[in-house]
Amino acid sequence: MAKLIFRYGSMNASKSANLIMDWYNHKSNDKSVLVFKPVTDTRDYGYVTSRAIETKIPASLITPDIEGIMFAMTKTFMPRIVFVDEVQFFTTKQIDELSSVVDELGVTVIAYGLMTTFKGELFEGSKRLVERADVIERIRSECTECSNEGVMNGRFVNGVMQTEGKTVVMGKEKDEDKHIPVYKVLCRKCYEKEMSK
Ligand SMILES: Nc1ncnc2c1ncn2[C@@H]1O[C@H](COP(=O)(O)OP(=O)(O)O)[C@@H](O)[C@H]1O
Ligand SMILES: Cc1cn([C@H]2C[C@H](O)[C@@H](COP(=O)(O)O)O2)c(=O)[nH]c1=O
Repeated sequence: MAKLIFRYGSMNASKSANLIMDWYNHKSNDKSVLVFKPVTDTRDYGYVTSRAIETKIPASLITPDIEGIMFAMTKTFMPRIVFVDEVQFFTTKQIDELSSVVDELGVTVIAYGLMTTFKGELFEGSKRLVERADVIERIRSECTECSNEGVMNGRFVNGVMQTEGKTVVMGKEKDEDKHIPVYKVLCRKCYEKEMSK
């Protein structure tokens, strides 16, 4: 039976690496796949890129203004699996479209993404997935400051953790350009410690 699967984790949890490994596995078994990504991710545009395994694979970029495009493409190509990366940036409507891919076309969708924003609140796409997914799996990661589970994504500008700002701001891992925020994976305790500074 086809399923809607949500695999979530913090930043740097190797979500894209997992997607790419799954993709290779299906490809090498001669199974057709489609890969979708929201256009919102301006870091890597039309590729799913993993920094962990230094590999990238092409993906179809999806804009919110063309409704039904993922459903139409899946109906045309009828792949065995549909992969989605950065699924947190999809709208509620787009997640419902992915549900229709599963329920009406019988194609399994495996979607990777973040659960929460830098404020610790659910992203729109992730919220809908929590409400609708058949399977929700966590990809684990460690806090960058201690050995606790990394569950928060802190956004830092000039070393200061941000508590206000736009939901979507592309990030980077190192602090060489002062205008681009750095994201840090933190446990709840270290996140609260930064909040109280
Ligand atoms: N040059 C690099 N820049 C950033 N991360 C790197 C680099 N080399 C290896 N990594 C590791 O890659 C991992 C991120 O892998 P990736 O598949 O891109 O994760 P995600 O999709 O969850 O952000 C991190 O654990 C990070 O430590
Ligand atoms: C927490 C948070 C993240 N983002 C951005 C930052 C990155 O560009 C992507 C996530 O990439 P990854 O593959 O998980 O490393 O999302 C954002 O825009 N807003 C946020 O609150």
